[in-house]
Amino acid sequence: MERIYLDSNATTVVDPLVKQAMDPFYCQMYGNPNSLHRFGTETHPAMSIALDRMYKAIDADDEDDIIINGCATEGNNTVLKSVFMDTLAKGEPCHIITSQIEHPSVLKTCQYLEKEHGIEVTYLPVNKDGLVTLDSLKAHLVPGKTSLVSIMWANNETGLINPIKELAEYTKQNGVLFHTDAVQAVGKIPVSLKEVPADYLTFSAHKFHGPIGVGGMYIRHGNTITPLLHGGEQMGHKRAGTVNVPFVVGMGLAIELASQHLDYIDSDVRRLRNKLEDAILALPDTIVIGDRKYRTPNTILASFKGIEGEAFLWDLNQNGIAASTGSACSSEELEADATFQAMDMDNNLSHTGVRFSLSRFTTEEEIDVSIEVINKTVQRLRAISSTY
Ligand SMILES: Cc1ncc(COP(=O)(O)O)c(CNc2co[nH]c2=O)c1O
Repeated sequence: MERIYLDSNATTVVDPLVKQAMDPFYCQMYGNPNSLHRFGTETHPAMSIALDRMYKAIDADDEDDIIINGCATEGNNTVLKSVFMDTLAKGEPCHIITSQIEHPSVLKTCQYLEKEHGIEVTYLPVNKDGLVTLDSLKAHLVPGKTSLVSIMWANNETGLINPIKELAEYTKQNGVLFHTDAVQAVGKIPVSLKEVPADYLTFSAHKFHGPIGVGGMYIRHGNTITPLLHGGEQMGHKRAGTVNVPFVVGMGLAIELASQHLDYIDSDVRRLRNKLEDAILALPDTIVIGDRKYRTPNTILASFKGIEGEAFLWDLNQNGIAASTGSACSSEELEADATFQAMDMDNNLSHTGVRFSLSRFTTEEEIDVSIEVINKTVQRLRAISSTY
């Protein structure tokens, strides 16, 4: 077997059906959707179908907005900076509550607003299971003072799923805006905005077999957003820039196909993940972070005592297996894994994390081969380890 891809939380293979659906919008129907002539207007039916698919996939109401943007990083920045701008315009202080395990696109935006604009940010800790708790939110949310609560639906490194419904409900009961970064949830587990009263939600196509470079920002009706990008009149003045028609078409089909495969992911992908996880746990001095009942069905964050995560990845890569130590966004930084630190893991452990993330395209044979390679790699690296 030439190579095995187990890094789907970083990005996924584009579904061939998605690529096929995108193709006509490069050399046949290539007009600017904002153009009034036929080259532009002929793109509208496919765009409309794509957006309908997105609304259906996240159970959004027709009156709500889904703004197409370049990625979830942009969506997260837009929501956080918009809330800040709104409080600034009203001459009110800004207090954002988020968590210590958010993706850097949330954490670093909050740190920027704190440092450069003096806002107050509360970074909620996680409990021993790695989850944000309602009690923790209750201890810090101040009605009339807190401007926004932003908690990720599922963590990209551990796959741990936060109790978003109860966090959002409590936040709304206290008259505060709620945002969730749902990048690692959409396309993996059911996401319903009729169930969860979030005001804003962000997602990204390349996490569910759509193209890299396009994302969606959901805005519940009645809420405003201050654009991050000003210019043309696209997206109802909420996000300037020519809309990338093939990418929108691709994201629409990808989110529909992902929704159709949720049961498969919950059953077959989960079974393969558990098979790999059980094989990892059969090795001495290895742990997996977070109880699998609280995790997305495709993710394992494992720690192999005595083996640096980067060394493990290098060896796996030499054997054709792609995994990661956490979010690729920070893979070049060799600092201890933030999630391990947030969970008060032993510092030595936090350098030994390796994340395996499967998809609906992962096969049983790939898992069997990966188990063989991992067993050999652990044996080899521990034999030369200075700490094991
Ligand atoms: C929870 C979460 N939020 C936001 C982003 C950023 O999304 P983008 O801007 O559309 O790329 C990612 C990407 N996470 C990862 C990227 O590489 N490894 C990861 O775990 C993510 O996992």
